[in-house]
Parts: sequence; structure tokens; C-alpha cells
Amino acid sequence: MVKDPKNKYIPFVPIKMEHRAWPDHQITHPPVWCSVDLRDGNQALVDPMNVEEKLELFHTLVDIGVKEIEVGFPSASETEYEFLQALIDGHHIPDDVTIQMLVQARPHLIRKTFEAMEGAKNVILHFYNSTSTLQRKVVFHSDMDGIIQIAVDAAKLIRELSEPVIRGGTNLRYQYSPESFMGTEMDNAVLICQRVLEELGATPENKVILNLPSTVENCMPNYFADEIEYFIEHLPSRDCAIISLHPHNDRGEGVATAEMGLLAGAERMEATLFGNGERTGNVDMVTLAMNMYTQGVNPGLDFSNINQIRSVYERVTKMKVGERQPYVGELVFTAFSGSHQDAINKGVQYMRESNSTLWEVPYLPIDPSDVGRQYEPIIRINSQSGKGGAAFVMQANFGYDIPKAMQPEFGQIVQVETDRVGTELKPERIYELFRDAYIDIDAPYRLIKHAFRESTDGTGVSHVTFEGTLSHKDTVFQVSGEGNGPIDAFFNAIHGQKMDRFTFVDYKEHAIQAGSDSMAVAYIQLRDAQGTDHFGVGVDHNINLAPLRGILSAINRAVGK
Ligand SMILES: CC(=O)SCCNC(=O)CCNC(=O)[C@H](O)C(C)(C)COP(=O)(O)OP(=O)(O)OC[C@H]1O[C@@H](n2cnc3c(N)ncnc32)[C@H](O)[C@@H]1OP(=O)(O)O
Ligand SMILES: CC(C)C(=O)C(=O)O
Repeated sequence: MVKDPKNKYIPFVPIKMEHRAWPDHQITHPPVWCSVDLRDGNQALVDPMNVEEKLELFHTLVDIGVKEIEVGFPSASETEYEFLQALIDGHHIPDDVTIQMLVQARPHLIRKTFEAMEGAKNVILHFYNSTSTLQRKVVFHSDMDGIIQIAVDAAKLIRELSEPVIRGGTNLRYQYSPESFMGTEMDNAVLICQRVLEELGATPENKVILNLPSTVENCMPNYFADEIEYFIEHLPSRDCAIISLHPHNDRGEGVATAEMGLLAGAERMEATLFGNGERTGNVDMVTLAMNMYTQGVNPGLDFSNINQIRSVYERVTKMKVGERQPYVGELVFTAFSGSHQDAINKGVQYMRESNSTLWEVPYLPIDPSDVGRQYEPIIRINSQSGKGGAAFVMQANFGYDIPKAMQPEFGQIVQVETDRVGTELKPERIYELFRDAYIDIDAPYRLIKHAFRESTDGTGVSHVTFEGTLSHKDTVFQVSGEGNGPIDAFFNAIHGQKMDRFTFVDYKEHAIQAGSDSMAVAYIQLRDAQGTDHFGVGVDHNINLAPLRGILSAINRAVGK
């Protein structure tokens, strides 16, 4: 890096705006979506897609609900041309889908593109030439008049070649891109686009798409929004044009650029799945659409099976979706850190208990099930995690609803293990820790036999009698006791067996599904004479036995310490 970058890089000069309206606008409806995956996405791949791969991606885009799809640059290569033929001849294009073809503003390429569209029903012919100050200087060695001439000549030829195609039944529309629009003086951008509209005979009934790209993203999104608002305000034939955007992502601001461009009045958006495209990519259609969705705007695209879309994308493009890519990345619905887990845990519980349909879970901007990801672990456990996380894993994966008072103790058991191993603990390991600490504890005290009897006294109050055999190490002994329920009767029965230094504090029981069976789980909280709490867990098919096992688990854990 150089010490003084201002001697190396020319900063973007924003246009002067006295008043701007776009900051007060809101996105209330989706744009017309156009996928450029098969063109801009494809041209940026190490190995461009073959015909079969392109076909698979085309069908995926159709299934998502994209109605305008740029299928390639048919004058560029045999593969591009063949793909178009395969699409058309194989009747792969639904009647409500329009295919778009890109071509430079060069006569021989335009002619070849017309040949390629034969037999297609709905076509957008997209032509472009670069208009920026930089490209005029270093690529085209031309002033603005020369650049306008290239576009106007192309428009004239396109109109001529269109006549037989339209007569042949093709619904042909036009799109013009002043390529590198972001780096073009706005008055020049308006001028060239107006001349193209006139040359193509655009009318309010037959609008031409003016596609305004940030070919290389070289300014902040607010400056781009100013450009769009200025352009729209100053275009004389505004009512004859559909304003489209084609944002790239060189500064990592493609999504913001697209969103602010929509606020500034754009009506159509060219984008790609997961932001594939030249260099840092095109704007990501998934993020844009799902951002709208989380603001209550239906984007008109279906991403309810995002994992499937991602797997097609990764297979055909050989690109990888990043782990933190919004809405789709492996880790974007996962929390490792304690305070996040605690809040998610509480939010999920709140959602379970409230009847509201509103999504109100902290740290999760979207319900993962809306993109088909409900079965993936939201909360994963490592040394950054807390008690709420371990409790969530036990609830979400194994159905154990650990009482709040017990969570710190189990959280500590998990914490010790994460510190010991230094890596993530999988849910199965967390269950093992729980089982070893609370369930598989049958020493020194063990229940060998048990019987309950229920009776009702003269006043109609029912009593339970417990009679049982227990062992303590090698000694077997009998106990019996009465109480107003099974737990009370058992607790009274063991009173006097050196187990009487505990008082009963709390109890919670629920059922869990274990395969085709239902089991009862009881969580017991006892307190010893020093005021220390001891927790135990009992699991049994018998709803009366589970708490007894829980009491013994608590006592065994206490006396075993
Ligand atoms: C921003 C974008 O993503 S635009 C899309 C870019 N995509 C692609 O380029 C992929 C497909 N392209 C190709 O396969 C090839 O470029 C082809 C087949 C279309 C053309 O190939 P070639 O003519 O051999 O080469 P190339 O594209 O380098 O052409 C450069 C010439 O065209 C001119 N040119 C480039 N773009 C345009 C344009 N949009 N309109 C008019 N002229 C143009 C250049 O100034 C240059 O002219 P010069 O020869 O007088 O210096
Ligand atoms: C052809 C145009 C729209 C383009 O791809 C770009 O400017 O990035």
C-alpha cells in the first residue's frame, strides 16, 4: 500500500443535489426481477457452465419465480449459441418467462444475436456500450459524441433487424445499458439514453428498459441513489422507459446500492443467486429479496427451499457459498455465544407460549423455517456458550425441558467439558453429559422393589402408601411411608434412613417421546442442611416412578460428592 493513496486513487465526485427525495421513500413492493446468473454470473466463472449445467440453473430460476432471465451472450461462443438453441428447441422456456440476450453495440455481433433468437417467444434484446469518462479515455479514445454515435447506430440496426422477427411472432423488447453508468457524468448518461429511446421508437405503451449499472462499484450507495434520482428527474422521455439497475459489489455495498437505488425510483433489478458475477459479484438476489420479506414485503420469489437452491448453484458453478452469507450460509442461524443463546432460548419459548404469528426472537432476523432451515442447529455449544444454550440443545434435540433453577448447574458441567476439549460439543455429547451427571446415577442408593397403595379416609381425603426395598452399597433394607401422593409417600418412607437431612424444594415432570415410547422425566430439587441445593433427574415409563428415581438421583449426587 502507498503512504498517500490520494496520489494514486481518484475519489468519486458526487453530483450536486439541492433536494433529494429518496431518503424519505420506502420499499413497498418488489422490483421486476431479472436474473443475470447465466450471463454475468457465467462469464465470471473459472470454468463457464456447459449446456446441461446452464439448463439446470435455468429451471431452478424459473422455479424460484424469476420471469426475466438473461440467458447469455449468444454471439460470444458456440456454447452460448448452443444453449440458446437447446432452450428454444427443447421448449424449456415457459410462456410467461422472457429470455434476455446481451450483445455489444457492434453490428456483426448484433446480427448473430438476431439469428440466435429465432423461434423464441418472448425476448429482451440487451445491447450496451460503455459511457464513463475513464472508458471514453482509455478504451474507446472517443468523446461523448462518438460514444453516442455507437449506441445510436446500434439502435438503428436493431430496429431494422427487428421487423421480420416481430412479424414472425416474437414478442421482442429492447434494453440498453450505458455500461459503467456510475462513472458517467449524469447529463451525458441522460443524453445517450434519451437518444437511444428516440432511435428505438420507445413509447409509454412500448417502453424500453434503461439498465443503469454500477459496472464497477466506486462510490457509496447514497451517491448512487442521488445519480438515479437525478437521472430519472432529467430524462425527457421518462414515461417511455423502465428504469433497471445492475449493481456490482466491488466495495461490498451492492445490496445497499440496490436498495437505495430502488428508493430513488428504480423499477427493475438485475441480480444473481448468492451474488455470483464479475470480480466481487453482482448484487445478491436472495439477500435483496429476503431483506424485503423481513420488512413485510412479499418479494415475489420463492426461497423456501434455500438449501436445495444452494446445492444446485454450488454444483453447476463450482462456487462455494460462504458460511456467513445472509440467509443461506452454514452459520447464519447459529449462535455460539451465551447471551445470544439465552435470548434466543427465551424468544423461542415466548413464541411457543404466545399465540401471536409475529416473529419475535432476538438475534434471529428471520424464522429459519421460512427458508426451509428449521432442522438445522440454531444453538451450538462451545466455550463461549452459556447455560441457556445447553438447555436449548437438550430441549430442541432431546425434548428435556430443564427447569430454570437447574440450568446453571448443568451449564457449568457443559462449560467444564468445552474448556477441557477446546472444541464444539455436538448435541449427542451434551446429552451424554446430562445422562452421566443425572440419569445414570444409581449408587450408593438404589431402588430394588416398590409398591404403591391408594386409600381414602373417612373424610374423603386420599392417601398413598409406599412400600419398597432399597439398597445402600451392599446393604438391603425395607422402607414404608404414607403421604398425600406418591412423591410425599416415598419421601416420608426414606425419612430416617440417613437420607432425612434433605428437604424437598421443587419438582417438575413432563413426558418425552423416546422412539415409539413415551417416557416421564422428573426434575427434583432437594436442599441439604447447609442450604445447598442438589438436583436429580429420573426417567421412567411409569409416571409415579420417575420422580422417585429423580429423588434418588439427587441424593446420590449429593452424598456421592
Ligand atoms: C460489463 C460487462 O460485463 S459487459 C459483458 C462482457 N462479457 C463478455 O465480454 C463475454 C463475451 N464476450 C466475448 O466473448 C468477446 O468479447 C466477443 C466475442 C463478444 C467479442 O470478441 P472480440 O471482438 O474478439 O474482442 P473484444 O471483446 O475484446 O472487443 C474489443 C473491441 O470491441 C470494442 N467494444 C467493446 N465493448 C463494446 C461495446 N459494448 N460496444 C461497442 N464496441 C465495444 C472495444 O472498444 C474494442 O474495439 P477495438 O478493437 O477497436 O479496440
Ligand atoms: C452489460 C452491463 C449491464 C454489465 O454487465 C455491467 O455493466 O456490469
